Amino acid sequence: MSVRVVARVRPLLKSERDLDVILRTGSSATDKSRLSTVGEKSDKSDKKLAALRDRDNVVRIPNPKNEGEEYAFQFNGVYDAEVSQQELFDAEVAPTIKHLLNGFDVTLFAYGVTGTGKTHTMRGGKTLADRGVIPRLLSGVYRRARKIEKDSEGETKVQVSLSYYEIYNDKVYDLFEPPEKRTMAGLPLRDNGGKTVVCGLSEKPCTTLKEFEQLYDQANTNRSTSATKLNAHSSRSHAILGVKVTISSPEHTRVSTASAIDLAGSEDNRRTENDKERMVESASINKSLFVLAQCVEAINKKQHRIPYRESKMTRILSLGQNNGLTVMILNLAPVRSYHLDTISSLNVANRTRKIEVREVENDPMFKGPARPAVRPSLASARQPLRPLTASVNVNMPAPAAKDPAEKDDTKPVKAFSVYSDKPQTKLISQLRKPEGPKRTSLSNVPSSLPIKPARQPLGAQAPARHADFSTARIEEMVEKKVEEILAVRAVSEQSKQSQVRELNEQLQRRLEQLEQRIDGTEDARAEGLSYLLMAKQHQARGEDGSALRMYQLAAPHFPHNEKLAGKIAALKDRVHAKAWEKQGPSPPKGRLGSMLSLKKEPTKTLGKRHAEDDDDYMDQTGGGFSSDEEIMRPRHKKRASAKPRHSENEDPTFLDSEDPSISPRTMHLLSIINSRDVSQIKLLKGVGAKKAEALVDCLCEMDQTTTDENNGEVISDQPQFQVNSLAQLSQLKGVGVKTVENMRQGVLA
Ligand SMILES: Nc1ncnc2c1ncn2[C@@H]1O[C@H](COP(=O)(O)OP(=O)(O)OP(=O)(O)O)[C@@H](O)[C@H]1O
Repeated sequence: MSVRVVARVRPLLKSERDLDVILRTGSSATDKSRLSTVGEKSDKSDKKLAALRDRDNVVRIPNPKNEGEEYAFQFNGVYDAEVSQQELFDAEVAPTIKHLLNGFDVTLFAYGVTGTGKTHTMRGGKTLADRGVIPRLLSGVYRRARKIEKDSEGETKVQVSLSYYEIYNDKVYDLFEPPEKRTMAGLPLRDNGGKTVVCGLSEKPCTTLKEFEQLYDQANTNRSTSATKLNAHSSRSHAILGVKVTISSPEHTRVSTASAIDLAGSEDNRRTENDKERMVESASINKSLFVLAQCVEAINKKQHRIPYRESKMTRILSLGQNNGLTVMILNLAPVRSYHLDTISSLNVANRTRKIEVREVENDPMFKGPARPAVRPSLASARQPLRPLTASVNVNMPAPAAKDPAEKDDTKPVKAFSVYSDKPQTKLISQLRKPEGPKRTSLSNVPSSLPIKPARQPLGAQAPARHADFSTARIEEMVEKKVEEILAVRAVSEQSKQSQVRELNEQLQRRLEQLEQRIDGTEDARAEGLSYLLMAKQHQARGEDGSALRMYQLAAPHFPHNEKLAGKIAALKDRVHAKAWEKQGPSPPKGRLGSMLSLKKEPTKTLGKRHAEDDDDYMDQTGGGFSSDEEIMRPRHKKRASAKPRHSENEDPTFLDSEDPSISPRTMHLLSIINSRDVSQIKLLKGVGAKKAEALVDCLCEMDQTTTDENNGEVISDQPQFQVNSLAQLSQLKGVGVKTVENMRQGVLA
């Protein structure tokens, strides 16, 4: 048998106006004028008449593009605003209870746009009259159960247990558990013998209606509801109540389940003005409803693949796969503000009506010794669903017979026909609001318009194609794309960072190398320049020997410098020439040897050395800098001064290799000494009168010695002994190296 689809139109809310009503049910719409002809009739009889007319089970709605045209949708039942909860229940749900207790599963679900009365229909209000389908169902089950038990005189027992859960943001949560106990992932689903079951769902035995009411009310406080602009108590989840009925007789036990489902309503978020949280919920709701519509369409088109698994709701609902009876209650709002949403809902419901459900009762579990398992025959195996060509529900009461007179007057109602054959190509563009870039709500796009099938306009296919990209799907795709891009970026960012790090390290190394090179070059250059400077100073003072040494020290720092090489060569010549010039008669060996600890023939040896080996010049004179030269050496060359200094009484061999060139200062000092003028000598730095007299005495003694060696004969008027160098001076009696140094420093150049 097919899914039974009934439409229920809710009354106007306080905020809605009569003027805005666009939905008409049954023949009430066609003949307001006719109603006026029977205006004298009482209200009560009018209502009854209208109720009768509405039994034609047609819902009419104007074409949004052309108000003069109407779409008509026929269902298994149509209930207008006047129909009470009791009437609806009696007509549509009560008949299923008997099937339930006979072992058939029953599925009742309310479908519709937000704020159209689904929760009102399923749960209802608090008063007895307002009670919805669910409490009435339970009431009916208990009543029938008691009857069965009574009729069997207690042999047959009927047990009722409940499960109640919601699908919120595509996650399943047990409504019998408080929200604090929920896990983020929700409860998993599992396939069990062709049925989808929720793992870990609690099942509460419930023996009385009172007990049910307590459990149900408590569980409903756990349900996700929230106020939206379209509904002050909007359900943000699909709620599924499972009523498991177990009938145990002495022979067998039979279990069947009634599922009462209050679906969340589809929402056009341009109207809801939902915040972020509501939007997420809304996207999830719209997605699942879209998948449901796709399932319905796929079943209608006999497609091989039905996308049940794309949403938990469709997986659980398993529309078309479930056995037993299925009743869909399509809730509708009668006003214009729901126009497009209503058309969309009508389309889905229309297609659902064509879905065939196998009316198969659940197998009983036999008691006693085990019986051979009955293999399901091919016939009883699941068969592909096929759409119905005529929607006649054989199990449901037939529509009330119409007045034959009226029947003749009115055209036979074509299911889903439209009384217009104008081209529909512009309809889609009309359906889109001028805002343009805003997303089109699924509910706004009729998956298939109920226009004449033979004249399906080209444009009519467009919404179906667009519908493939649901809001949720698009969001999912965008999210996926963004994640991919971010991942690629992160990888490239990482490699970029490591490249930069590597580059930095390379640069750092290169910089260090350069710095080292520059430092080295600078140091070397600075050293070379300081030698050159000193050389020039020495040269300016006429100290050619010192100048030569400085130039020679500077030479390695300025390789291939011809000018420097020329200077060195010229200076060498000059120094050699001076040395030969100065090489005069050596002091008498015997005398000097006794009085001074001088080396033998120092001057001559020195002169020979210069003459013999110019190349060794620096090495041989390396330790022989005069004190002031030593002071002028660059600091980093102080190593040379690290040589042990000789005390005044030690043999000052360092003066042996004294520079052959004598500076003017030294010459001046020596001339003062050789003058033997005590008054001048005592003025020398660090000498004083006593020392000066002692020094002159020493020199006179030397003169005397020379005279003695010449047999008392004075050779000339000049003193015979001349001090020729600082070394000689330092070795005179009472004079040491320090004294010589002080004297020299005190002499102005
Ligand atoms: N048949 C009816 N008689 C009286 N009031 C009704 C009827 N149907 C709906 N209403 C009222 O309409 C409003 C919206 O109904 P309800 O909350 O049941 O809508 P809904 O479809 O469940 O919405 P949502 O999908 O957002 O949960 C409520 O105030 C409800 O009382």
